[in-house]
Amino acid sequence: MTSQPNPEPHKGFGDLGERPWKAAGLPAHPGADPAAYGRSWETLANALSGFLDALAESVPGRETVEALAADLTTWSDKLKPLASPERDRVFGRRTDLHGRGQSMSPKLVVIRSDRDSVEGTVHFGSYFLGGNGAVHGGAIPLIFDEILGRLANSADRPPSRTAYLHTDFRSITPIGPDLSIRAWFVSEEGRKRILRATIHHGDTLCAEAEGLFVALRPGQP
Ligand SMILES: CCCCCCCCCCCCCC(=O)SCCNC(=O)CCNC(=O)[C@H](O)C(C)(C)COP(=O)(O)OP(=O)(O)OC[C@H]1O[C@@H](n2cnc3c(N)ncnc32)[C@H](O)[C@@H]1OP(=O)(O)O
Repeated sequence: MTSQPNPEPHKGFGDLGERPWKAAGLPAHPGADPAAYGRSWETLANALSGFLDALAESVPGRETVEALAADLTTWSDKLKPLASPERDRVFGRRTDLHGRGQSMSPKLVVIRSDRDSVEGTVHFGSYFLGGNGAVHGGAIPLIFDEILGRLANSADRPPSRTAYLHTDFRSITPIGPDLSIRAWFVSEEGRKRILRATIHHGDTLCAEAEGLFVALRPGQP
């Protein structure tokens, strides 16, 4: 089956992760409930990403490095006793926020989505630098897996996992500017979903990817 973009917007792109709990008859977990933190978690995630970029760019003196390490250790010690099972966590589970409230991958800003495609922007900060102003070659599949994985599992589809993710690096992906990112379904047959994605800087194709996502059987982790 070849899917054509549906002009009707839908809310399926962001809802990955809630359904397994719903299907099991469990209450929504705090991480899936936007009301639990309001905008404060978004502010935290932005601050964390901003911090990582600032750290990556800076050349601090030794005193600053020692003070920063001490501050970070203080915060780790405060957070460790609050560790919770995966399904109760907030980090990466705020699918109502651009970037899911996490800092592991760059923030994906969705501009338009429908059942079979999604378009948006992505911006790689200095934290994702490989060298010479180019994004690290491992960070690019990371954002492809993010956009393809979320689209593959969107709407009413049962959860799937990435079986393969093939990335072609067509030209450097620059650190700094907002880049256009697009993903779409190529086919959906049985348990197998094939999707493709591109990243452009203006008219320049930076990278493209194809992923196979295989729907999980009941009980499959
Ligand atoms: C609130 C919470 C929010 C959370 C938000 C999170 C958002 C995160 C967004 C990011 C999310 C990102 C998501 C992630 O990153 S998921 C993490 C990365 N992926 C994994 O860890 C997956 C590991 N692998 C597996 O679990 C299994 O191998 C899977 C499940 C994939 C398939 O094993 P399974 O035993 O179930 O199936 P099967 O082996 O019978 O295969 C079935 C069919 O598929 C074909 N096939 C399989 N593999 C390949 C291959 N490599 N090339 C070509 N074909 C392949 C195979 O030939 C067969 O075809 P056919 O013979 O039927 O024609």
